[in-house]
Amino acid sequence: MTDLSRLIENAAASLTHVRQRRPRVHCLMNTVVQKFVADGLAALGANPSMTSSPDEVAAFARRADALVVNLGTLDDGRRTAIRLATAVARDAGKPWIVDPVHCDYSPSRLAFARELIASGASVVRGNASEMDIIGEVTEALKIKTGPVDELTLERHRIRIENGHPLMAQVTGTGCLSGALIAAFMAVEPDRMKAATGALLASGVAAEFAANSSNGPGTFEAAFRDALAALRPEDIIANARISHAEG
Ligand SMILES: Nc1ncnc2c1ncn2[C@@H]1O[C@H](COP(=O)(O)OP(=O)(O)OP(=O)(O)O)[C@@H](O)[C@H]1O
Ligand SMILES: Cc1ncsc1CCO
Ligand SMILES: [Mg+2]
Repeated sequence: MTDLSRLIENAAASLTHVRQRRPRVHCLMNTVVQKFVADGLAALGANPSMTSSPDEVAAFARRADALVVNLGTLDDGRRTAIRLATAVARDAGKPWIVDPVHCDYSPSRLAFARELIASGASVVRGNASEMDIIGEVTEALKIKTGPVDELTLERHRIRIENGHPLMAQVTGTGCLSGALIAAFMAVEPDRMKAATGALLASGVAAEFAANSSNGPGTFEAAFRDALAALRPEDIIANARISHAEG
């Protein structure tokens, strides 16, 4: 078996593990896509929580198996909540991911995103504009999504071609991909394998959904249905992935 087919087999097995273990994913999510992200996690088989109240967020983070920190609608309360939750994740060794939404629009958000990444994030994921301005990342797994998803950690690079252009017409598919990566990290300790599994699951589900959609509206519902119906063997049969070293 090649390394790539092992990676794909591992992605399929991780999907089964998410369904069996129903990991708790705490989401410090922007206010635009909270429901889309919670529904997407639930459809896949994970267990979302969403509070960003500074007096409760540490308790929620302590009970979570993984954390997703999304900067889309950052304000003072959310900055405080993010600092509290990420401190819990660091102390407890829980996996966590940063989505630096719109860090290319605002110097203070870019500085905050960089501070979080340097403070021990497992993964940073964003679109091309966001990841290009974030630049070099030393410790975290760096993921640039788009028509092709590019994952980079030290000398390892993985490219995932699954997905569909309709994803770019539904606000929050990137935010959801960050939450799905958190769910997979809760069951797979190798973050490169976990993120590969999450992006394959999302990309293959999107391809299935596009086949039964008439546009972004019906695609959104069909995507949720496809995440719920996705089988491990669907990932194995449809994965389009390559890797490189050096
Ligand atoms: N043209 C495309 N073809 C295939 N897949 C795509 C395409 N555009 C985006 N995707 C997929 O859609 C998801 C979102 O990626 P994108 O880079 O658009 O995120 P984003 O800009 O952060 O989205 P949002 O902020 O709306 O959540 C990823 O899983 C990516 O693989
Ligand atoms: C459009 C938008 N604005 C702030 S967050 C968000 C959704 C995901 O990027
Ligand atoms: Mg985004």
